Amino acid sequence: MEKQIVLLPGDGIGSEVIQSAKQVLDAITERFNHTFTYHTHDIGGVAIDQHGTPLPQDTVRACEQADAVLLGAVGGPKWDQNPSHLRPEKGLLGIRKSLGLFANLRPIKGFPQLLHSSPLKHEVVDGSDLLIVRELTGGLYFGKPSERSHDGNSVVDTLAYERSEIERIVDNAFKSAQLRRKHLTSVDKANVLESSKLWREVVEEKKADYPDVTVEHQLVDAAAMKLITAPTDFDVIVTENMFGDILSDEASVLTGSLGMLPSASLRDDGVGLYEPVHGSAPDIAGKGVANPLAMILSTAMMLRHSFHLEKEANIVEEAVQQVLQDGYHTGDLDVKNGQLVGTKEMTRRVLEHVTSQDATNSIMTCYA
Ligand SMILES: NC(=O)c1ccc[n+]([C@@H]2O[C@H](COP(=O)([O-])OP(=O)(O)OC[C@H]3O[C@@H](n4cnc5c(N)ncnc54)[C@H](O)[C@@H]3O)[C@@H](O)[C@H]2O)c1
Ligand SMILES: CC(C)[C@H](C(=O)O)[C@@H](O)C(=O)O
Ligand SMILES: [Mg+2]
Repeated sequence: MEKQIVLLPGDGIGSEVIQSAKQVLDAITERFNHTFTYHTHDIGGVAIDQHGTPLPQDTVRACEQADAVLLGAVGGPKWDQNPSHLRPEKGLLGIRKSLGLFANLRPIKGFPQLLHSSPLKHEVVDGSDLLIVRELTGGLYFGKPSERSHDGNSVVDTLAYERSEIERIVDNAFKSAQLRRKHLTSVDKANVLESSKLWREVVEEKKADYPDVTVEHQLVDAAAMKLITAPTDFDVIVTENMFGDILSDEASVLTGSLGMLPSASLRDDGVGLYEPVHGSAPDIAGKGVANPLAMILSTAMMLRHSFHLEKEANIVEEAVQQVLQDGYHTGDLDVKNGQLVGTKEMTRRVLEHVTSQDATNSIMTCYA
């Protein structure tokens, strides 16, 4: 199989973990005789420094022409005081929007080997396996107006949704639920927000099209509490952009670390951008200690969702599981009697399994 892949390392640990992803892909191409061609482009803070903009046209064009995009992370203190249009995060939002990647899948699976890494009780975390389907191109992040008054004392952000935008993400979540345990929790703030009332209305209307899926509505404040007190009650969560952002970082606690959470940002034709849920982690950037597993698991999602290489995706996920089984962990994970390793050594351990083992089951099932 021949594929064109754009790599967007970005900032901080982004450039460290994307190296791990590339090495894993190299091992896969060698083993299965695929030809993946890489095109590296700037985004975020490095793009501001190099080109004066967080999202150069050249980067957008390359992503539009690619079969898939892998992104590390953007942002960092160096650019925190920049005006809004010159913030690294604008580059990330811009590429999601310009590629039309409205469906962000964030699978959260507690690996059994990491049960002790979570600050939550084992019996609460054990068996957690949920998928957050986050709407990614609407809501507060993109609503207009979003500005500050001339005197600096008034601000406005707008939470706007079209019915069609809600319909397509809700359809996507119902379909994911059909391929999993067939339970959908729609999270909103319908006791206060107009946007949430329409959201709930759409979910209620769509229910009839998916009679095999049970549906529940939860208010976001209660959902935030239940996510860490009864995580195994959840199968698929569908929610708007900002609620999904917050809940997914919270859910990472179930897995032991934010460094374990992969994601896929998709549109309906399978084009996708794959990135870890975590950010550029300025506190550990450049030290060689970042956990590369979220990025590696995102690469597995790319193999599955954009290239339909199910076996290869399973092998990568199984390799991650195996490495954890062997007791290797980076500093963000607390593993009893384990062996602490850095980014490169962790990646090397994953590669050993990618080149040698076979696997048949998906560990991070989202949908087929
Ligand atoms: N997708 C993205 O590019 C993305 C996502 C979130 C935040 N950000 C940006 O990243 C910058 C830093 O944000 P933040 O500190 O709030 O969030 P962060 O996710 O970068 O870090 C939060 C904490 O988790 C740790 N952490 C995150 N990923 C890790 C990994 N792979 N291995 C080990 N530890 C890891 C960090 O060290 C830090 O203590 C900000 O500029 C923010 O806007 C970018
Ligand atoms: C960096 C930021 C714009 C981004 C978001 O809020 O979407 C990040 O937190 C994420 O979760 O991907
Ligand atoms: Mg986030």
